[in-house]
Amino acid sequence: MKIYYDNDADLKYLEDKVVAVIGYGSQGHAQAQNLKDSGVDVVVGLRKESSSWPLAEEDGFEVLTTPEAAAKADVIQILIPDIKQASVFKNDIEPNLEAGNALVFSHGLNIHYDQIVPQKDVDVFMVAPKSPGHLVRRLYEDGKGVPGLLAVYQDFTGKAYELGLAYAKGIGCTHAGVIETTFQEETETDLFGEQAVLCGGTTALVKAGFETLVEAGYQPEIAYFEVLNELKLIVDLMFEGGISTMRDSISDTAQYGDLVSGPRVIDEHVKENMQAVLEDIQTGKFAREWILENQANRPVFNSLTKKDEDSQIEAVGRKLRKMMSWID
Ligand SMILES: NC(=O)C1=CN([C@@H]2O[C@H](COP(=O)(O)OP(=O)(O)OC[C@H]3O[C@@H](n4cnc5c(N)ncnc54)[C@H](OP(=O)(O)O)[C@@H]3O)[C@@H](O)[C@H]2O)C=CC1
Ligand SMILES: CC[C@](O)(C(C)=O)C(=O)O
Ligand SMILES: [Mg+2]
Ligand SMILES: [Mg+2]
Repeated sequence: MKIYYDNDADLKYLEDKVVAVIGYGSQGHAQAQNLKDSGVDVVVGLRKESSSWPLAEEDGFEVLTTPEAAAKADVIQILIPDIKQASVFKNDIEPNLEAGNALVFSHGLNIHYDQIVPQKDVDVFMVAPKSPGHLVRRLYEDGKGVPGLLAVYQDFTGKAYELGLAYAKGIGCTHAGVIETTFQEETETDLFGEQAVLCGGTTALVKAGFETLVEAGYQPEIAYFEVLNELKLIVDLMFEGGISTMRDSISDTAQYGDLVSGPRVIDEHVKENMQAVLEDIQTGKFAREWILENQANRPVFNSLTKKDEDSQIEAVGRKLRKMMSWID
């Protein structure tokens, strides 16, 4: 496995090219601004009524409608919500693609599950930052960068890898390291990571810990600090030096509790459940459910989101965070 760094990538492959970043949300604002600061000619594509339009203009971009941006650009990066990409591609981008253009993604869902089937005479690649968009921007501004993945699905021009690495350099990813992957591997591991561990697994673990303490009669504020607030500090240590470094920093009492009680909470059933989640991703069952959920106007998404927004842990957190002046 090779990791690509700044020296492996050359921004010259983006010289004389216009990049259209479609969407100006979490990834869109970050990637567009990083590319611009790297000297790349960027336009932003949005719908006319978009609330992001004035923001992108304030940030100094030429903003065009999506069809206009796609027509003007040589490289078109689609950074709108996954579920909207197929129809925007069909209606606004595909009619404006020219042979030799490049189509770029930051997540492989639409290509991998055949929701977008691009014409054969364009390059198709993915540069996927392994980070939320706002940190893609913040770490670039700090002179760092977030790690990323590069996958090439179609190499019509014979230069898709070079162009992909140049794009990754432009958004700061080669500063931290870029690993080559496939659309299948990125899609399945990204969906699994966010569902089982990073987002779904973590929020379920935190909520279960909070409820266990509160139901046992402990103060909700103490429960919040114990299972949610301090989680960041523990994760920061794991991020910096792995599990061992984190364990070096905690008391030996905590280490012993970690070793003996962790596997009691996350037992073998959890791994079986994770395997079931992964199977639904691999078979396309999750993707089909998510597509149908959107066609039905998101009844499950909306009701589960509201339930959590109204939960006690969120109310306690809102109150406590107001007292934490250091949180921006
Ligand atoms: N969020 C993240 O950190 C990560 C995201 N990704 C991937 O990046 C891609 C973008 O995700 P993310 O940044 O979260 O997306 P966002 O939800 O933040 O995208 C919102 C932007 O898309 C625009 N938009 C929505 N619908 C349309 C439309 N029909 N036509 C044109 N623009 C539209 C919105 O403008 P409007 O005001 O019109 O709604 C807004 O500017 C996805 O593929 C995602 O999987 C990958 C890694 C991390
Ligand atoms: C962890 C969620 C993510 O996969 C990400 C920020 O990388 C996403 O889709 O937003
Ligand atoms: Mg991800
Ligand atoms: Mg994701």
